[in-house]
Amino acid sequence: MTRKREDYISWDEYFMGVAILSGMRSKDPNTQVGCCIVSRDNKILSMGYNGFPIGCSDDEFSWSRDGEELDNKYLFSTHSELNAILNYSGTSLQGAKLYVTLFPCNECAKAIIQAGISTVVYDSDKYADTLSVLASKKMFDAAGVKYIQYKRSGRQVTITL
Ligand SMILES: Nc1ccn([C@H]2C[C@H](O)[C@@H](COP(=O)(O)O)O2)c(=O)n1
Ligand SMILES: [Zn+2]
Repeated sequence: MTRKREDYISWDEYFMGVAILSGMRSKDPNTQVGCCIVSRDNKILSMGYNGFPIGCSDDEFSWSRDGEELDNKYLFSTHSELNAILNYSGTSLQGAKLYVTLFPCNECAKAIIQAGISTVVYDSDKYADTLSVLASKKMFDAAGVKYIQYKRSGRQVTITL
């Protein structure tokens, strides 16, 4: 009997891998974030990455981190998590799991909670000390949203495109 292969990627590797790949679409020169939302039975429901809204050209709006507020990216960039929630065309994200490459900000945390997403699996937490992330954790704790840091397996995946 021919047995199944055993070195297939795990669900967590698969969904975080899809989130990482989605982030590669981002035009942000400093931080590329990707997100993948998954149903309770491991079906991919939606994906997103950080970028400007439709109609706001990546070549006309600035990707700067500094300068006047109307001349940098922060008031304009839509975060990967919000894009993934907005990209979802089905009826409900209740009980879904959200994989994201960077811990959600407070604005995305509100959207995650209101969408009924029950679990967040995140990779980097590089802004852990910011008020925004502290507020996200406070809201997730209050709302019962679980947040779990992705445990990197160290597996290298090569894709030739
Ligand atoms: N959870 C997050 C956090 C941030 N983003 C986006 C927003 C910006 O485009 C970029 C952060 O820029 P930085 O301040 O690191 O230069 O990442 C997101 O999509 N999701
Ligand atoms: Zn956000």
